[in-house]
Amino acid sequence: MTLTAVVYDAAEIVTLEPDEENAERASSEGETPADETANLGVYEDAAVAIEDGEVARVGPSGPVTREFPPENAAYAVDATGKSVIPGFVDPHTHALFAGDRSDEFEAKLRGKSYQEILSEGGGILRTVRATREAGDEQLLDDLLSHLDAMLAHGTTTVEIKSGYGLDTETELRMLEVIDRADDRHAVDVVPTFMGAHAVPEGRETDDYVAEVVNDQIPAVESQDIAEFCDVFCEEGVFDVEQSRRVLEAGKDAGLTPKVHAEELAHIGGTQLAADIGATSADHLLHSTEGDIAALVENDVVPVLLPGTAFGLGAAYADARAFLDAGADVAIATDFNPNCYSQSMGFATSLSCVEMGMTPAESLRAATTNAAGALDLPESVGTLHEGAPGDLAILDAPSYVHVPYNFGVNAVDTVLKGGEVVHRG
Ligand SMILES: N=CN[C@@H](CCC(=O)O)C(=O)O
Ligand SMILES: [Zn+2]
Repeated sequence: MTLTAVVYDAAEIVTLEPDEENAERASSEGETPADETANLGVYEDAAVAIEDGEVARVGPSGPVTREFPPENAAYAVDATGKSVIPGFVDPHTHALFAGDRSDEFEAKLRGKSYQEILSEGGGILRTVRATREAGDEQLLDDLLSHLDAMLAHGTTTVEIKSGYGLDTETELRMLEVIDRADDRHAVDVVPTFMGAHAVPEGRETDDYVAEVVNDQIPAVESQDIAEFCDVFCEEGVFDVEQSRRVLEAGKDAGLTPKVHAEELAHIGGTQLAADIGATSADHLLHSTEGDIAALVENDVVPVLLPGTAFGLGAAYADARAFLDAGADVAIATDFNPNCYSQSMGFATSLSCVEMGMTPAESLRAATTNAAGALDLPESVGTLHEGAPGDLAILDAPSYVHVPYNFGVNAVDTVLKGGEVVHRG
């Protein structure tokens, strides 16, 4: 066994595992904030030891450092005055693209809608043109620099979708670049095929759906290069039946379904996600009570994307309705040219201020629940013993500073598998 790292003397370590003693103490004190903190499994004056890339021990600094002396570790980090959280899991991004759409941000500020921009050949279709023209090396370089930004903001696992190719050749090229980035970068990448992201210019929707089903999905299957299949089930894009055809074909090819549902209008994508056994349904700005019940009943993770609502100037998803129904709500950045933020910390700030979540709920949504939206092992997004040694050390005494210090990156140092991969 190799002692990879010991992070010691932290003001606080959040394990995301309920700590029974803490929970009992908090509930006997009857204090809501303490209770919430206890539910996150928080240790004060704490240390975490990582052996062979996995958490071997976490708890009060004294006993942990006696058992695992920092001087024996490849990486010894004095975290005095700092706090430690699991690395963020960002379960919904479109981080691979070419081109720049900052002028559309200005157009939206002047009152133009997302749909108007798309119907004029802008939006996704513009990024498709730029991505088809870009070389693989340029796409890879851009993606690696976005992954650097994510890592610097504490993200250690990210999902990335294809979907700016919209033809077999470019969709495969995107998935290959995503695969290369996963090999090259410390951040773990989960690949999703999203040929059904938009209807290419000049094509009829059913005809394009047939191409996705008959050409693109078999090509993706033969290369074994994606884990999920996603579809933009939206008014004016793919309707429920077209989306179902894509997701069924994906399932037959071993790709687990995900659905972009009820982002701009309510057309039934959430119910489709529940019926088809999707791992997650994402966006959900217009979901109904019935939709929420269907997700909970079918164990579909709701992935809320507050940055998208912020960028669109739209009403936010009703996070409280999902939480009160017992859903394991996840949040994501939705990083893409229309939602230009790589920061899960900013997503937690918006979740608290605009969606009524508590800091504890937003941290859970950005770590362990986000791992659930990607079918990752239960230990991912926690610092439970046996979990991957993926963590962010905050330049702040408590995890609450992540949403509290809005617009500023609270992350100081990041460890992936116990190795220091970013220093602030
Ligand atoms: N809504 C569909 N897809 C993306 C936006 C992609 C784009 O505008 O380039 C999303 O999830 O927000
Ligand atoms: Zn998306």
